[in-house]
Amino acid sequence: MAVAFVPSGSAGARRGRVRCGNDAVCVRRASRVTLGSRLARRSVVTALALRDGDGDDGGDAYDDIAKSLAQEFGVQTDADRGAGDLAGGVGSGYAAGAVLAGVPLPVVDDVVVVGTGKNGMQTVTLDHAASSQKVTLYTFGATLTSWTTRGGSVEVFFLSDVAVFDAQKPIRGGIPICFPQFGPGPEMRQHGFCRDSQWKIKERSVMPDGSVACVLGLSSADKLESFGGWADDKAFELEYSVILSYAGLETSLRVRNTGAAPFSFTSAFHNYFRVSDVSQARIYGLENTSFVDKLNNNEEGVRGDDGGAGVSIEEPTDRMHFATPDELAMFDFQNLRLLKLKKTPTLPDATVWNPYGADGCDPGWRSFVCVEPAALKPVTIEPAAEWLGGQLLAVD
Ligand SMILES: O=P(O)(O)OC[C@H]1O[C@@H](O)[C@H](O)[C@@H](O)[C@@H]1O
Repeated sequence: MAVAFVPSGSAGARRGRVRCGNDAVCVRRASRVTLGSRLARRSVVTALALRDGDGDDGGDAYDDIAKSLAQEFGVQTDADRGAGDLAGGVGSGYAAGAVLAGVPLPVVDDVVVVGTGKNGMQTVTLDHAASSQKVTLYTFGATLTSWTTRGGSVEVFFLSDVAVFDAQKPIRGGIPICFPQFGPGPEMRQHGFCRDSQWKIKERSVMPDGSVACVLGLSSADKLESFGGWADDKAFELEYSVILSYAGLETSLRVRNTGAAPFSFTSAFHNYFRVSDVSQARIYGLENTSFVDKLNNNEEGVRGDDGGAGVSIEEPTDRMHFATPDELAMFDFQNLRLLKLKKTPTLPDATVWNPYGADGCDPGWRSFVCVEPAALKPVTIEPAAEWLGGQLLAVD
């Protein structure tokens, strides 16, 4: 099965379905034509981003995730597509070429490698040699700590110099996962338990076009102390999949309710994007969205039309934007680097955070901007139902 993203303006993209809880159907508006959305749209939206896992070492979990993501995006799938029909994406042309040329696929043990990182903690590295990209993922917290492109010369993520690697505290940097709660709350510590729980490796795969993938799992059956009381009356299975391909980096979280009662959650991919300096970053796609300003008594506001100027950060910033477009972008004016982000409609919101030198904040605050695709309003999953949220990142 091949799965392709479709342009945001198409009928398919406006038809994201939320197969859980109360929100039966989520209708997305077409992106507005601003500098930001034009930049974001330029090459991400038609990228062939998901491949199935057939013919590799397993692939079942990945196949399911690919099918679910296809439904969430409202995209085409076709189990019988030949390599020559893979057209339609940035990477697909190369992929098709490679398949037609009979280039042998790498062996999964050589390219999705289980190893050790800081303080002997378990890591998985994904190596997409054909496009000179690499990813490092810690199984503690399922925290992706590094994504390099261009043979290691570009690092996309910020990892704090004072990050703690003790298998107890969340790792500061990369992509921590916020679940089952974004932010502080009554039931759970800040950002929930995913980022400080030990996950298991469920699957490592090489796709038919050479894309590399890893799926980590976490379940209530693991009975971890880190779940606190939250899991006492709930049963769940989580799958976190990370895929590296010509299209870029894709991460997705699947949440399945395996219990007898519904439960609710909020969630986010807490992306710490590395920037040359926070003053050089502009974020696009947030025009005309409503927001809550967490640093201003949770005051509500609307981000007006900025004529394509984008959001710049000039003070401590912590805003939750609601019902944002599925495509966002960030441009770094110093190194002329464009980061494009496409998210599933199941992650309708986005947070922008930078502490900007506030007391006690990370000493590296100048070097990151967090742009976090999120479901900030509670999502409810009925028994036996599931939810899937994903993002695709690409850099120019
Ligand atoms: O320090 P933590 O728990 O990793 O959280 C960092 C920040 O994460 C952001 O997502 C929140 O919007 C901020 O409010 C929070 O301060």
